Amino acid sequence: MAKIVINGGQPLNGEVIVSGAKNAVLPILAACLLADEPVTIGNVPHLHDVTTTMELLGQMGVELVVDERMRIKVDPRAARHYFAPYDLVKTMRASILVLGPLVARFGAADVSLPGGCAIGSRPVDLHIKGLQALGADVTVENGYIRARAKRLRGTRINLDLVTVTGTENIMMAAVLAQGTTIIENAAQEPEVIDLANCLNAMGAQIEGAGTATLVIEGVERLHGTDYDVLPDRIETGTFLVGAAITGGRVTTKRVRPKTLDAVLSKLAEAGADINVGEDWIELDMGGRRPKAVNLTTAPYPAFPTDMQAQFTALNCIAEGVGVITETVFENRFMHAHELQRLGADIRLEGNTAIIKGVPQMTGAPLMATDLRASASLVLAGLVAQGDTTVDRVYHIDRGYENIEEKLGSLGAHIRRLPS
Ligand SMILES: CC(=O)N[C@H]1[C@@H](OP(=O)(O)OP(=O)(O)OC[C@H]2O[C@@H](n3ccc(=O)[nH]c3=O)[C@H](O)[C@@H]2O)O[C@H](CO)[C@@H](O)[C@@H]1O
Ligand SMILES: C=C(OP(=O)(O)O)C(=O)O
Repeated sequence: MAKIVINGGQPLNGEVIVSGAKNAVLPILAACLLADEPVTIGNVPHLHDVTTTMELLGQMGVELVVDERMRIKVDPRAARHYFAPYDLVKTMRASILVLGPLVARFGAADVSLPGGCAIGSRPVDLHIKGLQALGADVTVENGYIRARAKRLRGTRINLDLVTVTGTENIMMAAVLAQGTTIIENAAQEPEVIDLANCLNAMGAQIEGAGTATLVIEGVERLHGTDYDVLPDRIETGTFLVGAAITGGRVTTKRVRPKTLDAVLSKLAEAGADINVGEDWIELDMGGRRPKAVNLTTAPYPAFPTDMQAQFTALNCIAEGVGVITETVFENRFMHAHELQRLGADIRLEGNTAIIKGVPQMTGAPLMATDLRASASLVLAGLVAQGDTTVDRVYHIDRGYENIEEKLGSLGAHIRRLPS
């Protein structure tokens, strides 16, 4: 298995271009199933999850062509199959995003249950309830969600809790339903807005994206479009934490600063000087040691769970004690045990980590357990003295494009050891 080796101690310095958002491109690729013409998607990040989604759509008969600029032309006209097999779904939970589009477009979907993963049990009951409310007949048999429907009918759906892919699945199903669907307690994440914008560009009629109430007027068909995916706020935040943890100065380019309000305010609290332009963010730590921060994760616009592990790493070498509470996933502190191997002082109490900053950590061999945990281990490796080796980096390749090249261009001593 490939590993990443980091020799810590170099402050990050320079500019880095941020890629398109993983959590926007995956639902947008799935949404192409709804169209009856080709859709072209731009600013696509080169990620393992994108390849998996392309493979999944390809198996359904969708034709996909990627050009040299990573624009993907998705032609759903030849799609025939509505089966998402366990072998693909188990490698990427976001495969569940084909469920809504398949039911809406073909009246049938057989999609493997995604199952739990390292960060929690992650059920999909609300996706299923939403589709049932729209009139689909849904059963779970032999590990597969089997959904059948004639034309879906618009209705009012109040989600018991805020779910990002749940909102997206129901929204995608509702765009071709007969009549009006109202989704209450909807997720307000920027990636949900991006999906709604793309669907509207395809002819859908969705209002309220970015608020807790979505109103979707069903239409007869969706046509083709050309759409650029929004920049990845989690990749952006990860590079900014990289600058803060190493005492460096980094400008992230081609970003959407407004999508990072909660993250930037915590970085400012940690003592960073931050300048923001229309599509760039500069963070200057001026060689200072960060101050520990307290934070609680929650759905957007609150602090994102996908940045929790990176801030846990930041607190490990900060001045003072930081308390981090995770409220979105029940088991998202696997990185804490690995960070302790570098000399971090972390105490776990249920869903809270109490982190007492140490002046210096020392490199060690580490094991990545999930995507953002891997990112936090790489960040910690940037400041730990000596070599840190992060094993199982396939997790990081799910969500970070060329991580070692991008960090290397900022001055990090980082390299990949092939398997
Ligand atoms: C591909 C993608 O966009 N992934 C993101 C998405 O994941 P994902 O959409 O899977 O996360 P959700 O927003 O659905 O999960 C939020 C919480 O709701 C629970 N839940 C969810 C659905 C359901 O039917 N029943 C249920 O109980 C989950 O177990 C979790 O505790 O949002 C998460 C929360 O911001 C992010 O960490 C992920 O990066
Ligand atoms: C948890 C994440 O992704 P996914 O929902 O695809 O597992 C993530 O991006 O941190």
